[in-house]
Amino acid sequence: MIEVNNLSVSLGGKELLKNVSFRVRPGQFWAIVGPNGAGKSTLLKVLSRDLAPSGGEVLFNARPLAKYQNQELAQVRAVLSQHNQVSLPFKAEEIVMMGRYPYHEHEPTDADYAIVHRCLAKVEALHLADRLYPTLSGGEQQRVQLARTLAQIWEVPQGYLLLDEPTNGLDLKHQYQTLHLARELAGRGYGVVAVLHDLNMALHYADRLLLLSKGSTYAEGTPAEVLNPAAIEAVYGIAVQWVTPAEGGTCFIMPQPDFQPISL
Ligand SMILES: Nc1ncnc2c1ncn2[C@@H]1O[C@H](COP(=O)(O)OP(=O)(O)OP(=O)(O)O)[C@@H](O)[C@H]1O
Repeated sequence: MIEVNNLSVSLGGKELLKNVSFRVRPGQFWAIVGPNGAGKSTLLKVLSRDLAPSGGEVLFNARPLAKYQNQELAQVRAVLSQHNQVSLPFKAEEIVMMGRYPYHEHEPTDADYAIVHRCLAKVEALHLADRLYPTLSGGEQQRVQLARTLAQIWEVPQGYLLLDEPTNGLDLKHQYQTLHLARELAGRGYGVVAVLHDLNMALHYADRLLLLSKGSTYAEGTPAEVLNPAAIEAVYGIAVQWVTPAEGGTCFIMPQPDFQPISL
């Protein structure tokens, strides 16, 4: 379990996170939502140990995050960050193999290659294996990075996947496939925490939501509890409605018909 207890982060004299607490149990898919600047990426950076909190603590499997050796941590959780700049001419396959570094001493084994190819196939990028990463399109790079994170925890049944805007740059099909994959991993016992902007994706795929506003928790609970129109209007400043398709099926959230965007 990931336990986040009264987490606070201050940077440059500004409080970016204030007393945030929640618990990610194995098998849960948490979406972190909230408007621009709410503190979502800051929270993910603390969970990834890229940023030290100013107050509170994070425990991974009952052990403080700060107490993990780097290699141990890499075998517990994999991170997909928002910025994955690689300018060196690595092949896509080599990027994904980086996810296997915590597991082999010198040379990758056949088993490592098998996992790399399997993960590339899971994100429909096996055909890109020999391509130079910097020459890939934005969405192709994102899928290769997702394969790298999958490869890192592929054999860790209760591992954690921390994803910052995983659908960034992806086309419609791959957005759905990525969240379906995250959902499936949760179904197999992984804990997934994903920063998502698309509230409909969060509604349909996550089983728990943390709605952040100005660095604090505004609401926490099931998607249906958290994404009620009053909460969305209070936090995002836009009046929305839940719409049920005439033919039935799942609801979706859209702006009220009288919403007036700012005009030129
Ligand atoms: N190093 C820093 N110094 C000062 N302020 C910072 C620093 N890093 C981030 N911030 C501010 O902290 C706030 C939270 O940033 P964060 O990136 O966590 O937001 P976010 O919810 O992920 O936003 P977005 O949806 O736009 O990606 C923002 O107002 C940002 O400008």
